[in-house]
Amino acid sequence: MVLTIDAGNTKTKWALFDASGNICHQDACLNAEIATAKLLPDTLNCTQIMISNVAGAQHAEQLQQSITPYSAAITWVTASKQAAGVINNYTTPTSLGTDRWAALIAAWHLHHATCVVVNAGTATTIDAIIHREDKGRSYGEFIGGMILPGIDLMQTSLGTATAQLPKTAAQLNQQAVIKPFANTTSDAIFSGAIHATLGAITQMLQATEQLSTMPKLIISGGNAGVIEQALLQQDSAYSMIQHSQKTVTIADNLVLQGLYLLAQPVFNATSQSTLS
Ligand SMILES: Nc1ncnc2c1ncn2[C@@H]1O[C@H](COP(=O)(O)OP(=O)(O)O)[C@@H](O)[C@H]1O
Ligand SMILES: CC(C)(COP(=O)(O)O)[C@@H](O)C(=O)NCCC(=O)O
Repeated sequence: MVLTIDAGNTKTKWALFDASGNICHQDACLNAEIATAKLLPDTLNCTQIMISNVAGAQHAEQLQQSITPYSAAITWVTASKQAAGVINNYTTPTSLGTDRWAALIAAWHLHHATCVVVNAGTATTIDAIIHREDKGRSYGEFIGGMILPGIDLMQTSLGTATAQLPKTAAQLNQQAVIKPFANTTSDAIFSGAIHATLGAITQMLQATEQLSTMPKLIISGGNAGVIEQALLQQDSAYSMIQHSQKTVTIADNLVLQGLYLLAQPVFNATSQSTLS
């Protein structure tokens, strides 16, 4: 049983995978609540724990406390030059966020194709993997990506830096019409945040297509549903994606799935030397 933990800057998410790779328990809490969170019910246990933490050293200490009940092998994941069939082209591979790295690995194993991976949380990251082949073996090459403030953060940062704009983000409503010509302050702020995000995704899809083929689009994170709704309403981005024949994949737990893959002995053993 592998317990995977994805500690982002707002929330910590975790899932327990059984021997067949199915999730048998999952939960989440705000980072501020981790000290009182119980990761697993008493009936469940784990032999291995894989952790991605991008929330800093203090949160790592709290996570360490949370996992003390379990006598399991613990891995604090770091990004590397290559793992699980993906090459990492970051100039300093270990400086890539561990959540981005795990998500890229999971995305590659979803499609084994060129793809754009969006992780929409506190920040929004938009990363590209190109499908490559070498001597009959295919692998994914992470060629780079973008980091934007997340949809909430874009809105709240306006409130912080201005006198007249509201301090809190608009209530995100997945059914809300995304209006380019908004005529209230809160709609205009939300519209700005969502269009900035969609614009960056569209730009990444176009740039990736120019290098390879039309990428698959995979969206994960707390704001994945909001982005999906907005894409459905925005002609330019969505028509591009429709041309790719496969529509958008909303992938729950992409980071947790990537952490599970990284726990597999076949990938552990070969990650530093060969592609698998
Ligand atoms: N109930 C909620 N609590 C906290 N954040 C939420 C909630 N619903 C949506 N969100 C959005 O999801 C984001 C958190 O998503 P998540 O992918 O877990 O982020 P992170 O990995 O950065 O912690 C928040 O920044 C916020 O924009
Ligand atoms: C970009 C991030 C802040 C995203 O964090 P999140 O929104 O998932 O909480 C995180 O992946 C991070 O701190 N990355 C390190 C720098 C980098 O990836 O280049």
